[in-house]
Amino acid sequence: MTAQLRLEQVNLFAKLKTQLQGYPILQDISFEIDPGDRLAIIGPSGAGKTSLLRLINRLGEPNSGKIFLENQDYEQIPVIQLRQTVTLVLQEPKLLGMTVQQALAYPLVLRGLPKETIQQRVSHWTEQLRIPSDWLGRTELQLSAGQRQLVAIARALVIQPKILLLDEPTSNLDIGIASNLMQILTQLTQTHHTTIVMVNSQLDLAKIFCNRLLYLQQGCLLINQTASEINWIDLQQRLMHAEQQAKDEWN
Ligand SMILES: Nc1ncnc2c1ncn2[C@@H]1O[C@H](COP(=O)(O)OP(=O)(O)OP(=O)(O)O)[C@@H](O)[C@H]1O
Repeated sequence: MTAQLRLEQVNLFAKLKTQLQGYPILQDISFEIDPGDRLAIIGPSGAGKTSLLRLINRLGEPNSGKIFLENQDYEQIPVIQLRQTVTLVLQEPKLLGMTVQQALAYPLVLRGLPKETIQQRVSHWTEQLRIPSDWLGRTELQLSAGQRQLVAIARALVIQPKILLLDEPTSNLDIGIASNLMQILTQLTQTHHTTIVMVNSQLDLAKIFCNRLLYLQQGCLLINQTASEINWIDLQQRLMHAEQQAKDEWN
C-alpha cells in the first residue's frame, strides 16, 4: 500500500543572522502514515513537535529532505490544494469575530459551494462533534477555550480534509471532555477514514487515541511504534526525565 504521507530524512534549522546555518530544530526525520491512522506525537517541550506539524501543513519548508503526499512531492503540489487535503488546527484557534455558525460556513463560502450544501455540511459536522445548536449564534467571547477548540476542529472538518493535524487540542479541556473528544476523533477515523496527526503532551490521552506514536526529543525521532508495541511505563519515565532535564537547563 502507498503511504498517505511520507517524510524522508527531513532536516529543519532555525535561521540565525549571525550563523550560516542555525541550530537544528528537526534532524533526519523519516516516517510514513497510512490512511485512517491516528498518530500521536509526543515529546518534551522544545522537542520540535509543532515545527513538524507546520512542515506537514507547509507553513515552512525543510532545509533538506522530502515530504510526499500519496507519492507526490510536496514541492509539486499547489499550497492551497495541499491545505485542503492536509489541514492544521492551531493550539489557540481564533474565530475572527464571527459567530460559530458563520465560522463553520466560512471555509465553504470561500470555496463557492451552494447554500444548501453549506448548511448540510455545517449540520453534519456539528452533529458529529456533538456541538449544541445553542452555540451557533455565539461569538468566541461567549465560548470557553475548550468550546472554541471544538468549534475550530469542526471548522477544519467541514472542508473534509484527508489529514487533520491537531496541535495540543486538549490543552484547554478538562479530562472528561478531553477523553470524549478522543473518542469522537477515533470514531471519525473509522467512519470518514480521516487521518489524524495529534501533538499531545498528555500520555494517558494519547494512549486512548493513537494507533501509532512518534516520540521526539531535541529534534530527533527516537520512537516510531504502533500502539501495541509501546511500553507506556518506559515512555512515561522517558518523558518525565526529558521534561526534568529541559527544566534544569532552563533554570
Ligand atoms: N521560528 C523559529 N525560529 C527559531 N527557533 C524556533 C522557531 N520556532 C521554533 N523554534 C525552536 O525550535 C525548537 C522546537 O520548537 P517547537 O515549538 O517545535 O517545539 P515543541 O515540541 O512543539 O514544544 P512545546 O511542547 O513547548 O510547544 C525550540 O528550540 C524552539 O525554540
